[in-house]
Amino acid sequence: MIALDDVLVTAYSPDPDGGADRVVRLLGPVTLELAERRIAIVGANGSGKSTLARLLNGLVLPSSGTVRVDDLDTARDGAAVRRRVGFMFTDPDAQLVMPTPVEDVALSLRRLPLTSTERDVAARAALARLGLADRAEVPVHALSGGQRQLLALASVLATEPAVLVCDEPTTLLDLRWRGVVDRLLDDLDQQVITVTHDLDAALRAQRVLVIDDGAVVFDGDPADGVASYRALMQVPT
Ligand SMILES: Nc1ncnc2c1ncn2[C@@H]1O[C@H](COP(=O)(O)OP(=O)(O)OP(=O)(O)O)[C@@H](O)[C@H]1O
Repeated sequence: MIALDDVLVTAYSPDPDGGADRVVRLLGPVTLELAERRIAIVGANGSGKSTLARLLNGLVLPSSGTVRVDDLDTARDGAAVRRRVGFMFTDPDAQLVMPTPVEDVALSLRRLPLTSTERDVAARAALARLGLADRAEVPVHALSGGQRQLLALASVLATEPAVLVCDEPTTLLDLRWRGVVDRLLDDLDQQVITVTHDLDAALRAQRVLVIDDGAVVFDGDPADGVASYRALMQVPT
């Protein structure tokens, strides 16, 4: 289980008047236990959703307080946390580093005790699962944005993390692939925590967190959470 205890995230921001940098609050203080298998995080642009998501695998560290993943502390045990908690970025280019899809997935498998042939077979199977079997050797830069997003998901799923954190996983996908990825995420055995602007996806979760101005302003039932978010955005239900 992931537990946040009195977590505050701050950053330094330049003073427009030319004075010393100011400390600004990005998130918190937040205390949460995240145990449900499907959790959605919704909120306005810039409200702090990605900051919260990135805390969960140690990509962002708390300025104060602690984030624990089972017995691990994200500030102390970063590498072990990231083996347990996979992260899929909104922008796939933030995580794709190899020239071809098959090499990129194989790279994410480098820590597993596999021969290079086994790694290649596993990488191709992961690509096939996301409909990319025939793209294995196509240069990553030649893939469409949606294909790169699918590749990023293939790479993170190949490592079989216990928890998957997705930051807007279907933003770049067309309707068909959005459906495929939604079903795939819904069917995973792992815990899946998703930042999303897709309110249908949020409604399928077991628990919804609504973030506003760096605070959790709603935490609970998805239908109520989506209604609360709509009210916050002044969008009629
Ligand atoms: N390192 C940083 N330094 C200063 N400000 C930051 C830093 N990281 C994030 N922010 C600011 O914190 C706020 C929250 O950012 P965050 O990316 O968590 O928002 P978000 O809810 O995910 O937004 P979106 O839906 O647009 O992706 C934003 O105003 C952002 O500009």
